[in-house]
Amino acid sequence: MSSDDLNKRIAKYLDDHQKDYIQRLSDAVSIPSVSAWPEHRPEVVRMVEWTKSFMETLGITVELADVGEQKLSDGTKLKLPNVILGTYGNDTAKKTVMIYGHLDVQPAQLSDGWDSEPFVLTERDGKLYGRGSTDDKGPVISWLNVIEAYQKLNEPFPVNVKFVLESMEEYGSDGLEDLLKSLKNTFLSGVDYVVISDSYWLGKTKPCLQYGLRGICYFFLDVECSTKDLHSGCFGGTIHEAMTDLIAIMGTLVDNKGHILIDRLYDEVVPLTLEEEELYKPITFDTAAYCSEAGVQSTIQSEKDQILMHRWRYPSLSLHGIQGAFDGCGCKTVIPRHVIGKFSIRIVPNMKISTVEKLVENHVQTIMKERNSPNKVSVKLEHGGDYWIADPNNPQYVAARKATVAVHGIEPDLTREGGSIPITLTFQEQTGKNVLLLPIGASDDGAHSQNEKFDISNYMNGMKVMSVYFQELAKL
Ligand SMILES: C[C@H](N)C(=O)N[C@@H](Cc1c[nH]cn1)C(=O)O
Ligand SMILES: [Zn+2]
Ligand SMILES: [Zn+2]
Repeated sequence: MSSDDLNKRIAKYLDDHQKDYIQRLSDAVSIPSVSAWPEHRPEVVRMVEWTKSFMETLGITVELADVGEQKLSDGTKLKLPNVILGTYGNDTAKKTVMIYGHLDVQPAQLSDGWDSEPFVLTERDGKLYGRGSTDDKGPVISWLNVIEAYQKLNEPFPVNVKFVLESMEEYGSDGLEDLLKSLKNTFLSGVDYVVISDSYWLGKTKPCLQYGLRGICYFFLDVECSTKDLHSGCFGGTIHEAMTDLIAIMGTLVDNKGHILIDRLYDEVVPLTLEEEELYKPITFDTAAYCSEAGVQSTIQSEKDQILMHRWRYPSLSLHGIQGAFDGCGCKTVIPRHVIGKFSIRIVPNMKISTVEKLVENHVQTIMKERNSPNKVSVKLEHGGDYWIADPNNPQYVAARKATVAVHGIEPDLTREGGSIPITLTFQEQTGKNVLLLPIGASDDGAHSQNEKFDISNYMNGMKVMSVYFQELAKL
């Protein structure tokens, strides 16, 4: 059969089974595998088991790798979820592709402002709403659905596949780096290509391939002022309050232009070259749509190129929250005794995590000295992940471009991702092979946000692209 005929046959099978794929995603979304909530760890484990069973029904050999324990901020330890190592096929005449994905999700509650229950996959206007639908359960299940389609049609699978599916990605991929290093000469050997589908297009209609990611340094800023919470009428005005120090420090981190105010933080950022500037010009990007997707009036930068550069090639600092602060409704006149500020810095080539850590520490100490406060303050790097950049001219990217053109009828843009997939650089280093980011979700999917969704069309076309990509890899 010609490869065109095979593509048509697979595409028809996929289209005919859309309902089954939605049900499968619904089953996965119903498991609230939130890695950031320690009390939900059994749910994360349930998600690992669910995926393992599904993979085994497809004849994939699955091994669960123990990656040790997580140390929680209160000093207690919690077993990390096992990492799934899957092997499908070992034909030495075929290429071997390693697929990475994650089964954990960001926290979500209806009360955050969702229009439907976050862990009940809900279809509205061709979109599947639910936490993890696009990040990253939908894409992970898509890879598996494609394998199933070949089996049901009795078509030989074009490549060997290895899977690494973890469940702590949203918390910095705890334990995974050491595991991959230990597997360098065993499970990882013989891999020809690595592919990850855990990111999003730059717009709603035009596909892209990505060759870069920002890294992340996530900090906990801890301030303690007293042995107990205090009445603000009895003590306000006489003591150094923890929240006042915390907010003062957090207020010195970044200005209203998005510029990070930590001394020397930009020293290691690679300078922009004329050649790099040219890369932004052909990229399709709608700034008005970007604002509307984010639900904001305007962006800090007005030019397309500047917006993209500040997403991809410059660092950014975001404030995420304050643990221990009063956040209920009504008015509580308390002075909290102990608060922990959460913020992160997205890092870019050539920033080093260790340098960022030192600079943040210096900055906090300097501000505290100026404040002359006796409060106990410490800042800790909770987790860090490196930035990553690849060669988009590698044959693997050519294969993915051909697959995209075959399904979408258009050349994908070559872009970078502003988010982080902390383990990506480790895959590149430990396999010595090219890594491709093959996003299938749309820019308005709202990963990490309320009403996260995955468009049915992206789900279906994403599987078709994956299928052709495997065939194109086999031709290399
Ligand atoms: C891009 C990917 N789907 C993602 O959402 N990554 C997270 C990873 C992370 C690291 N620390 C916490 N989460 C992200 O970019 O925030
Ligand atoms: Zn993800
Ligand atoms: Zn995520």
